Amino acid sequence: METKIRAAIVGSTGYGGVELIRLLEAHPKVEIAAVLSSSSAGEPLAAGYPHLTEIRTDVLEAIDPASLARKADVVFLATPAGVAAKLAPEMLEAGLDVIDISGDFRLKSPQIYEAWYKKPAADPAWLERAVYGLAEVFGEDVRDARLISNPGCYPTASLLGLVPAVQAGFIDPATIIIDAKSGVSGAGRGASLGTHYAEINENFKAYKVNQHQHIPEIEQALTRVAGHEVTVTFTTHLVPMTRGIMATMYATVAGGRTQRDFIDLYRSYYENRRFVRVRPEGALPATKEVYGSNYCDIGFAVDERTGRVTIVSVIDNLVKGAAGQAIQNLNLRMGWDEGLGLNFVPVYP
Ligand SMILES: NC(=O)C1=CN([C@@H]2O[C@H](COP(=O)(O)OP(=O)(O)OC[C@H]3O[C@@H](n4cnc5c(N)ncnc54)[C@H](OP(=O)(O)O)[C@@H]3O)[C@@H](O)[C@H]2O)C=CC1
Ligand SMILES: CC(=O)N[C@@H](CCC(=O)OP(=O)(O)O)C(=O)O
Repeated sequence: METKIRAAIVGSTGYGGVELIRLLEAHPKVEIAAVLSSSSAGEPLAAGYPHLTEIRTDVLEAIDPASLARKADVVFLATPAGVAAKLAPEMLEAGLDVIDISGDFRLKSPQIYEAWYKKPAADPAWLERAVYGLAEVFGEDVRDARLISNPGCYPTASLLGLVPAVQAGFIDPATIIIDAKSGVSGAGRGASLGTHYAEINENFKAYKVNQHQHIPEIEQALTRVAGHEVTVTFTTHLVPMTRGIMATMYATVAGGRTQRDFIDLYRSYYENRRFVRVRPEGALPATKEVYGSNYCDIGFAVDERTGRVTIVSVIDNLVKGAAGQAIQNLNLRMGWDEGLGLNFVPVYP
């Protein structure tokens, strides 16, 4: 019988962690070896998540890298910013491979991390070694990487929608505006004034304008693809829904490209990449069409009158924006089919 990879999850009491458990539970080549908690060791996982009753009987364990390395091969860190910066090096030195879904290893410059996250950056030597796992764009880098930094939810939607056009010179990168909206699960399970029901229901608000920590992440990737420095205007909004991100992006079209040209370019760029679906002419995707799935759906509208293109990109923030892409990265890292354990139809309606 084929042995399975043994995975552990830190932050398993949070939304990203519990989504990893949902997806890994169905993965044919991975077993969940340990679920860890900094606050609730000794408690059954299902006590906090009754939907896992009789599916997962795990008891939460304290975080101890040395003992974890004896029972797991890879650890997913689904922890708030600042935690993985300290924990990942300890896990790596204990012999575990690490996939971090927080922002701690995404930015190559410690100064830029500290300016946007307002926390001490990780050890520059590990920042250097970390591989940015935007699977459809930089997936080749992930193969055999020991430290994979999973992209942020907004950057995943935004970059998958922008990279082919920037790389091919179809848009002027200096004109990019990203208008993004997220469901409330993007803010995690912890209660806060800004995300409780009465604040969110029947409400729609912009937040962190020009200050969002995903701005340097998006700019870093676009700069790499463009070969020169790119800056973007990026505004995030909270919408009264549980899951889903929509990034609506605007830019000036170069060289008179038409909607058909954009569709052909993106279909060719994402050929054989099953998780990016490019919509036909005249069709724009909605968040419900990717709900609960690892898809990123992209559509275009070119306005010949203004010379601008509108690109709409949607994902489920907890799947393609976090746990699903993290597992896709594990699949790529292991040389497996990238869709293992992820080939399911979106939940609809
Ligand atoms: N929600 C989303 O859509 C996305 C989230 N992310 C990122 O993933 C990470 C997790 O997010 P999310 O699951 O939403 O957040 P949650 O707040 O829902 O969960 C975070 C978990 O981290 C654990 N934790 C908190 N402090 C510590 C600590 N000092 N040491 C170890 N563990 C700690 C907590 O579990 P316990 O108390 O049991 O240890 C908590 O349940 C964040 O960095 C987030 O930015 C990335 C993409 C999308
Ligand atoms: C709705 C909502 O609040 N979303 C979060 C996304 C957090 C996240 O995924 O950010 P890092 O992984 O980079 O920390 C936010 O806008 O900050």
